[in-house]
Amino acid sequence: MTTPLLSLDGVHTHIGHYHILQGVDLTLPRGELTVLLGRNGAGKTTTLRTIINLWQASKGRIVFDGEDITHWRTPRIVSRLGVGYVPENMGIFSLLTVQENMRLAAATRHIDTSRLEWIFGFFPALKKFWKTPAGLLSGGQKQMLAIARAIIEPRALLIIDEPSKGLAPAIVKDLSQAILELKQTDTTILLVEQNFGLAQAVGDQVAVMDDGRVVHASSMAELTADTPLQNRLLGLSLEAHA
Ligand SMILES: Nc1ncnc2c1ncn2[C@@H]1O[C@H](COP(=O)(O)OP(=O)(O)OP(=O)(O)O)[C@@H](O)[C@H]1O
Repeated sequence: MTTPLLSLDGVHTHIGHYHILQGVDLTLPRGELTVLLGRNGAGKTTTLRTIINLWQASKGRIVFDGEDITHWRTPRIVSRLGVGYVPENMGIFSLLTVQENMRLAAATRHIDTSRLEWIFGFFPALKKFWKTPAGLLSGGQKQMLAIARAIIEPRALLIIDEPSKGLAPAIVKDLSQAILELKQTDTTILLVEQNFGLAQAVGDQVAVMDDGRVVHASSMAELTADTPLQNRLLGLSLEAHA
């Protein structure tokens, strides 16, 4: 078995006085898409933020490609390792055009034309609204812009926090198609998702969190085939979103 691209080993995170992550163990196999599931408040976003050190792990180890990055600063993680992060609030600039948003996302402020054409292939709305202020885009289009910004340059790891949140089912389907296209590249993806339909459609691996820990990790196929396990782990809170 090849070494995983990223692993978290007994990671704890405190936010102020609160002990949020309580020993997270998580392994991301290279080139695969891992979905992180779990009820509201389970610690999914905190896990993502801890990986890129927006929250500092108070205990445990985070290893990327064999290197201990637990105490690396965020800009170093992002630029040196090639990690793209799409936060839940998407982090786009409403008053700037789609084009300006994309240019700002590129480290050199230069957009590679062939890469842009590749992105337009699965996010055609971005081509259509290239000169439009991002604030005027629909929720789904904004989400697509946020993902496009994160992949404007090749990434070893792409981290996406709940992209389907608040989107209509038809748009979630488009999003799912786009994520499947993205999977054709070498990028390893960590996706937080509460929509189990989307999670099943795109996930290779799955980890389920509860109370600041990973309580289940397996292939998505294994979880999909085991309805009692799904019910036990995911319960009604997730099925309601499927
Ligand atoms: N800045 C903060 N200050 C205090 N507590 C926080 C802060 N951010 C998160 N928490 C708490 O940490 C716990 C985990 O939150 P987190 O956002 O990681 O959960 P989540 O699984 O992503 O939930 P959701 O699905 O609702 O986004 C929650 O109880 C939350 O209230």
